[in-house]
Amino acid sequence: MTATAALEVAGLAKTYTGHGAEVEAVRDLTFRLDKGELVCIVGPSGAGKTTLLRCVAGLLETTGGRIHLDGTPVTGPPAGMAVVFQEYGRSLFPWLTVRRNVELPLKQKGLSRADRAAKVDAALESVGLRDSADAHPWQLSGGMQQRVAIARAVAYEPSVLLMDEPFAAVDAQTRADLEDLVRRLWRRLGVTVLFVTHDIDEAVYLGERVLVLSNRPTVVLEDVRIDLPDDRDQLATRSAPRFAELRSHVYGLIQLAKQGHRPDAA
Ligand SMILES: Nc1ncnc2c1ncn2[C@@H]1O[C@H](COP(=O)(O)OP(=O)(O)OP(=O)(O)O)[C@@H](O)[C@H]1O
Repeated sequence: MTATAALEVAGLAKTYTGHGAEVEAVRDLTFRLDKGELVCIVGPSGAGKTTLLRCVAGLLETTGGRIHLDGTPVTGPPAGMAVVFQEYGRSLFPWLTVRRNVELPLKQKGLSRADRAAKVDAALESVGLRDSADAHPWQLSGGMQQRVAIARAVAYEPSVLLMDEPFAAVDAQTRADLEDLVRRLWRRLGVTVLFVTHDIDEAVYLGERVLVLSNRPTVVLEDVRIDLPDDRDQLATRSAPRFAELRSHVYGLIQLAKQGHRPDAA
């Protein structure tokens, strides 16, 4: 008997209805994340990655299957989860300072003022934004704003952190820095991370596993173990022969997915 999964998704299905049309986005998704794992999800455009994440975050009603966070069924936004979205511009409150943005979920958690201040300071320090605590989000670059969103998630101390293409809107150099930041924070905090990206290189660089999704209606095409050394480095890791092999493998799977290939019996 294995320990309770941090996140368990079993037979998840989601069909959108409305305006007389039905879209079967997700047919049958089953996977689990053990405590402290960092797992990436890739799949063709429209495969249902965002749908999956929104169901897991309790933001979207499912039409079938079960989702458990630390053994508890997810029926609405769960207390132990934090989400970082691609659109940092819309997820931060422009009228609040960086410090207040990071603090907000801690207020909802009912922490004392002193506790909140300590956690906000530590989180801003961990993303290198201590000096920007009193700035407003619109005074910061896109990459800095996304670091605020990460600090807010980290300060909340979630058991599972969901990230939906969080770096898609920042430049390549900033993206590399943010990838390393996520790996560092993940290793230090031991948080379980589910990271959705359309970037194959990013998925292989970040993940301990990469779940490759089929095209719609979605199932898991393959669960790829990323057996790269734990210490990752933008130059050394990305130029390693094993990285190239894994990237080619995942790339090949995505091509198959686009052609409609599905695992047997799906
Ligand atoms: N509110 C909705 N109503 C109807 N269909 C929807 C809705 N939201 C998403 N869909 C459909 O569900 C499918 C999956 O969409 P989703 O956004 O989850 O895919 P994705 O893998 O995140 O795509 P991308 O990689 O392009 O961001 C698509 O066919 C999409 O058109």
